[in-house]
Amino acid sequence: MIKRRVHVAAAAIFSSDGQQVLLARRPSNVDQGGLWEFPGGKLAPFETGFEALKRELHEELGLTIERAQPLIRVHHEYPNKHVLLDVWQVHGFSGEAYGREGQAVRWVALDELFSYPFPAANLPILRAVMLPTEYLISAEEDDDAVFLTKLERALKEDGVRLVQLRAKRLDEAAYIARAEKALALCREYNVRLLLNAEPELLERVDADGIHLTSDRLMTLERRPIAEGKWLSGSTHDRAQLEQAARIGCDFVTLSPLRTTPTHPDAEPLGWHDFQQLVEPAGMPVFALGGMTRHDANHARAVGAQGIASIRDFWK
Ligand SMILES: Nc1nc2c([nH]c(=O)n2[C@H]2C[C@H](O)[C@@H](COP(=O)(O)OP(=O)(O)OP(=O)(O)O)O2)c(=O)[nH]1
Ligand SMILES: [Mg+2]
Repeated sequence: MIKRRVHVAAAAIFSSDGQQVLLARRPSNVDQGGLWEFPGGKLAPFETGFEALKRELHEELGLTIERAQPLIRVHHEYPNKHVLLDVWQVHGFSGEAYGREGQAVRWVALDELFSYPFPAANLPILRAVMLPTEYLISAEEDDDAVFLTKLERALKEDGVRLVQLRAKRLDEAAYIARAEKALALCREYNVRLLLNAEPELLERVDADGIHLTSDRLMTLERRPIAEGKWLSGSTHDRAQLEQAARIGCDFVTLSPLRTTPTHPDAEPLGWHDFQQLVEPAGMPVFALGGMTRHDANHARAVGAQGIASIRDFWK
């Protein structure tokens, strides 16, 4: 049987405070019926994704889309068809959403999303919706007090919402002590903290997750931490991206986009190769390596979740 290929444009429509997204329930008599979805539908012949998005959201919800940005593209094999979900993040719209086709429509808080039943293809979309566009990787810093001052500045002034604690020079005891302090600060600001450490460390420090180095990533056979925690990994090529998907990483960094002082000998990917790798990854990908916040829009235009950086946030 030759599978039908379906190209769908769908929207993550955010409330003005960014804390809720709009979900719709698929009618019980259609494919994936009764499950919740991001509103949208199939591209008509010769339509672009954005044109289809605008038309579908008007037809289904009575909304007029003003501004949108690509969020993630997800390929999924259902038994009867291959679906490409081309998901956009909608920033500006007018109108009051209602189910014009009789479907239930609901604003849902981001931290309640996982309690809704979605089609199988939607897991990467949920991750992308819940993750910010910037991922701070902490710099080597010998002194805990200096470390905390710089971290707090980034949380307060740059509005960073996702942090990886990277500290290769600290021994285990010093790393744990720093992690506890960093965690207390992150909790104050409602920020997620991932430990760049052995997954077992999560049993001793109750952080939000683990970031795997590419070496650790490649040695694992399965996801090493609970589903309720976040698992990210460092990747540099297709094999590592495939391994990240195999063990169930929630998202990854892909580097180096450019040459950097910390990794002067690594061959940079450049935007072209980066883009080729992102779409098949099937999960949110942060561009890393010489990235600043000025690159975030470009990164998103080529399919990334956003940018990860040490230097741009560490001042
Ligand atoms: N809109 C949307 N579709 C999704 C999501 N997740 C998911 O697997 N799908 C699948 C289900 C369907 O097979 C396909 C969407 O097709 P659809 O039937 O809604 O398309 P449509 O609105 O154009 O429907 P129609 O006018 O052709 O009846 O994508 C999602 O979050 N949103
Ligand atoms: Mg639809």
